[in-house]
Amino acid sequence: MDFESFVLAAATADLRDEPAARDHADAVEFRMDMAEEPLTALEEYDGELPIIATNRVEWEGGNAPDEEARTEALCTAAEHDAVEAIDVELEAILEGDAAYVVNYAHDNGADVIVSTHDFEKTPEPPKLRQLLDRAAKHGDVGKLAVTAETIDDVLELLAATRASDAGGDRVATMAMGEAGRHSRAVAPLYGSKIGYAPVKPESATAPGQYDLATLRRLVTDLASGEGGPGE
Ligand SMILES: O=C1C[C@@](O)(C(=O)O)C[C@@H](O)[C@@H]1O
Repeated sequence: MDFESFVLAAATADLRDEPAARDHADAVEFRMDMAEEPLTALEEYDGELPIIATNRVEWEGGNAPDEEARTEALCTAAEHDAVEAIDVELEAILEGDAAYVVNYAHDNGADVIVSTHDFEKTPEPPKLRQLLDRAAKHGDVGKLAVTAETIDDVLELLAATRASDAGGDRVATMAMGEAGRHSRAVAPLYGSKIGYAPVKPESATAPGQYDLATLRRLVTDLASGEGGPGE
């Protein structure tokens, strides 16, 4: 998957949802950590949309225990043709042993999104820049999801997004929570290359997500001219 232009990922724990996402999404984010039998589901997948495989670890807001089986499952996912990208947490690379997953995915033709989440706050601007820098260095896309308490938090996230994008890094950013919701629509204008929305609105995978059709419409409407994020 090339993340040169904006990718709208429909997040789900059930790959059978894929037909419902086709009209609006560019990819499916398969939340393996929230699925019953994720590897079986991947084998049975015959959908059209490419898959981003995420197996989010518990300490980063997911359901997957921090065991070797988690990173091994990500590797197995990367072997599938339909899996065009996997998502690995920055912390698991820096503090754990997940660096091998990045190499394994690349060897199997999958891109890597290196992600970092703050479920409590929006860090100060220098920290935002540092996190994005590090994530982009380790992955094909560096992703930063923070929690906004005020619209000023969103402004700082957008500024960091813009700076990374202008500096040539490929990044994806979003501010979680109510105050941050609009960031999901506007961040693509500042260089964010991935947006997430649930296939089923009742099964949001993060606070403040728009439903899929709404995010697609907002991003498309806000995109200005050729090459804009919704193109
Ligand atoms: O990392 C992200 C971003 C996200 O947390 C969001 O805020 O939309 C949703 C997750 O499913 C995804 O893995």
